[in-house]
Amino acid sequence: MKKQILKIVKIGGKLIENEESLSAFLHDFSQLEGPKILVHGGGKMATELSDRLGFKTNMVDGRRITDADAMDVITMVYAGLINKKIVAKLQGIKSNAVGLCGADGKSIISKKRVIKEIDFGFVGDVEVINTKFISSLLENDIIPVFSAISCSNEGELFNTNADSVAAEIAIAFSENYQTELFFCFEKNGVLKDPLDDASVIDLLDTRTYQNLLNKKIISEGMLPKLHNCFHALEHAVSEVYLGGPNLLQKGAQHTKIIK
Ligand SMILES: Nc1ncnc2c1ncn2[C@@H]1O[C@H](COP(=O)(O)OP(=O)(O)O)[C@@H](O)[C@H]1O
Ligand SMILES: CC(=O)N[C@@H](CCC(=O)OP(=O)(O)O)C(=O)O
Repeated sequence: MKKQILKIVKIGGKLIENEESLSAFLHDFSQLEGPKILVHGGGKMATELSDRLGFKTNMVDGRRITDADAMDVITMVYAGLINKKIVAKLQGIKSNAVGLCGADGKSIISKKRVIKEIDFGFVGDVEVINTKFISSLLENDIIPVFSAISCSNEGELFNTNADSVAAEIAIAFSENYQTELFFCFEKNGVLKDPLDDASVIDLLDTRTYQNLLNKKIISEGMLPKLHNCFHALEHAVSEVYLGGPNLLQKGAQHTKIIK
């Protein structure tokens, strides 16, 4: 039997800040047919608030070193301000949504990220997605809206890269759905030349990806993003796209990730 399509859409932090572009994006998102899940970042806003509070931000390979102060800031910014704003805007355009972090309904369980030479602090890698709980929302036509915060089995909140959250949700649902994963960010796709916004690569396969990595053409937040794209394809996600704020519109320029 053919599986139903489930769309998982991730919106990056730089697109969230502008009210107009956020509203336009949410309008496109609400028009998508069938079950859908939204995951949002917010890294830029968290960094700005940290600056205002006098806390230094330290990113390593696109991931935030998250000490106790940073964890407080990101909980307020991701699970609070941004998440509630998005859910309210969706309600305003008659799309029923519920805002979640991984602790809610035990929806995203993670374990502290352990990398020998780097202590990331309160950063978690996803271990379990509670598809049963999330499905109960989808079955009731409620759109789950996830922030980039997960929860350990011991009840600790962890910061988890939003691209990883989206990819892990897509992977977990691939058993029961045909999953399509969309990453919306500042650029119209992966650039062959990071300084030339017109150099979007239409189709990106593993070989070209390795080539770009070797030449250091992929950097910062693009590192976890593309790692997650290929990780998702390797784990039964059907289709993966990267593009700009208009990605969900028909005919929008994008990069399609292929094996
Ligand atoms: N080859 C590349 N193609 C596109 N963007 C790149 C590339 N290399 C680095 N980048 C940078 O990575 C950014 C995307 O990562 P990030 O800011 O973490 O995304 P998000 O908006 O999803 O949080 C782009 O806006 C761009 O500045
Ligand atoms: C561990 C880690 O790095 N978490 C990310 C989560 C937010 C995020 O991914 O936001 P964008 O999608 O807007 O970059 C962070 O705190 O920046």
